[in-house]
Amino acid sequence: MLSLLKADKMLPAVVKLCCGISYPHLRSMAGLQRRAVAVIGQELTHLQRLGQVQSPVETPAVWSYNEPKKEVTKPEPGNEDQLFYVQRGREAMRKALGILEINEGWQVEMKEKNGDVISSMVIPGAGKVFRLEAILEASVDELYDLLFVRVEEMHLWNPSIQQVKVLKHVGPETIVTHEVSAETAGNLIGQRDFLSLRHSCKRKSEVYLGGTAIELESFPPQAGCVRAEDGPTCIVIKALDRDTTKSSFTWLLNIDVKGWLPKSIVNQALPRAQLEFTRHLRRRLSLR
Ligand SMILES: CC(C)CCC[C@@H](C)[C@H]1CC[C@H]2[C@@H]3CC=C4C[C@@H](O)CC[C@]4(C)[C@H]3CC[C@]12C
Repeated sequence: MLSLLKADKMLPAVVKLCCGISYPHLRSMAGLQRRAVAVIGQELTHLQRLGQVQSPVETPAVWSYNEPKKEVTKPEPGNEDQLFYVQRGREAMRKALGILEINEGWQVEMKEKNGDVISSMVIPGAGKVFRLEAILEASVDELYDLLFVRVEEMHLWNPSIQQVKVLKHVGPETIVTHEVSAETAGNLIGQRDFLSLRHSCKRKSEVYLGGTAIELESFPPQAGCVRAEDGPTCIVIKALDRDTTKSSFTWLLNIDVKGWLPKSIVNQALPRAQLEFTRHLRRRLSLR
């Protein structure tokens, strides 16, 4: 009977269906079996990339937020890309902040003993986004330094990250980065790499770190890694009233992990990755 069906198109759908049905069992799986499921997912993604499998059509995001236009830094002569990057970075930040400004409709996903809360919301076209809210024992400046200025050192204190490389400095506030997640990040989800535009905005008592996925012809998806898309995303860090050694940390995570994975697995892995990230960040801060 299988010969009657278009095997290349059926296979991913069948595996996806099976993964969905067996999801409760997956949670209790042993390491090797979990790895096998992840590998199947990666294989299917490769097929998909080779054009053998059709992927569902993506609808553009519907964004409602509108911020007054800011003055854009003049590009250096001979570097027309600069203005484009800065504008895109700001645009991504504006979109992400727009989502964070929505007050109602967030669904609480996890509440940790230490006070960290993760909530989620489904945004038409963008899918499920996650918002982590935490209080960190660090000043705004320290966090800006760790998360933006020294972004390439992040793998040293965060084992979920294999590498962060700054490919291009577009002025002091904007960078183009390539990030590779560690094999273990997100458990069932295999290794991912991201090509992002990261834009920062630093004030005296607050910092905004925005980002969005970009494509570069000179940097196509790497063999063995699935190119995921991060953003529009934003981290908002604000000094707590009077107490400048503590900051509030709000992080909008908006990742399209790509590949054929059941939504239920992705939607569990992402908030977990967010909690993990914050746990490592706290540990790094305690080492000062
Ligand atoms: C579940 C799987 C697919 C992914 C897990 C790893 C995720 C959580 C990792 C991989 C790369 C990481 C990003 C790498 C670089 C930056 C820029 C920095 O200024 C803020 C944090 C931020 C934005 C990281 C957030 C966490 C991140 C997105």
